[in-house]
Amino acid sequence: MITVENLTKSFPGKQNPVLALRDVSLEVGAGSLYGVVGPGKSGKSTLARVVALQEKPDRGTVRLDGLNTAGLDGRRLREVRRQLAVLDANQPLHAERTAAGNVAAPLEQLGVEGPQRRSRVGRLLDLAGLTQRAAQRPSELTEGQRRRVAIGRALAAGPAVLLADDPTAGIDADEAGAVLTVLDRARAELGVTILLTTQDASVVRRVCDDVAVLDSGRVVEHGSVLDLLASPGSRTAETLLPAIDTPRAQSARYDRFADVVLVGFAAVGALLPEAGSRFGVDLATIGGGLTRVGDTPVARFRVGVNGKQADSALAWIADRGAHVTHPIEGPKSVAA
Ligand SMILES: Nc1ncnc2c1ncn2[C@@H]1O[C@H](COP(=O)(O)OP(=O)(O)OP(=O)(O)O)[C@@H](O)[C@H]1O
Repeated sequence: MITVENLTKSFPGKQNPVLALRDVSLEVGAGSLYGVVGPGKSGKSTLARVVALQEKPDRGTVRLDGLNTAGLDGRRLREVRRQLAVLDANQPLHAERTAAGNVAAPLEQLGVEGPQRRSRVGRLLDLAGLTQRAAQRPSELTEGQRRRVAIGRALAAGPAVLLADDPTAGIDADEAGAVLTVLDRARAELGVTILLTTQDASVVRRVCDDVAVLDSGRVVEHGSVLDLLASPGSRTAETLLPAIDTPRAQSARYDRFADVVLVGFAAVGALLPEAGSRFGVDLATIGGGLTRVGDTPVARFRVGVNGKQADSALAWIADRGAHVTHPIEGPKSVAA
């Protein structure tokens, strides 16, 4: 578990200091994939560097499994740093070595020999989806494949934590998807805790369990992605849920309309039709849509409901764990 408490970090600026992090606190559960999302210059890389113990904060603490890292130095600091792998775009692959050789390099440095090394490299190339590319050099690989080699290399020494700073920047959607799959597998199959920074909300939707939204160095929102999706008005929900774009005239045909957020297979598949038949109401989706957060289907629909029991049907849907928001009376019922 990584616990970040009240981190503040500034850099000298031309006139005034630049406050890159302002009182940032967050908790990254062991084995989770935690996303830090925010616009350019919001402090994401600075946060990753401070958590990686590459940079000291002005104030605040970073705890790793409860250990306060502030007072560490010398051998102890090196030991703890070894648990923290950094996926760093500035650390190029060895151009003259193969994909397998690049993944093996940290193991060679640690003196891991023969069959043990081969087996570990094979396992990591498999995890990275690069078994077929083991003998190719970086120049023969795509940028996305090179990033996957770099993930294999970062994981070679068996770190507990991987800090992935903007791992999908500048690559196309398919290649980004493959990089995220490798990170997801590293978490699931190796139990690595991953802190990932990104500007791209779709990265959060695909792989993150938890998220912190950074803006100008401050955490403006944090929590589990699924909880935030269900919390009306959250930035995460607004960014990740399908947009609702329903013309007013269409809503006006209904006694009631409401926005309903549904999380999970059972809810998305069954709740609305069941409410319709149970209460004898005509219930239609008139906007919104379906998306996925990790493996979980998530929907935001605008529903229109006609029938005497429209309110009861919406209340029943809410009682079943759906999040029903802004139930505004339709013009038809106001006139009635
Ligand atoms: N070493 C440094 N020296 C001076 N200023 C810095 C340094 N590192 C970061 N900053 C400043 O701190 C602020 C936060 O930068 P940071 O790189 O952490 O943001 P970011 O969210 O990672 O941005 P991006 O998504 O564009 O990479 C910016 O104003 C940046 O210019």
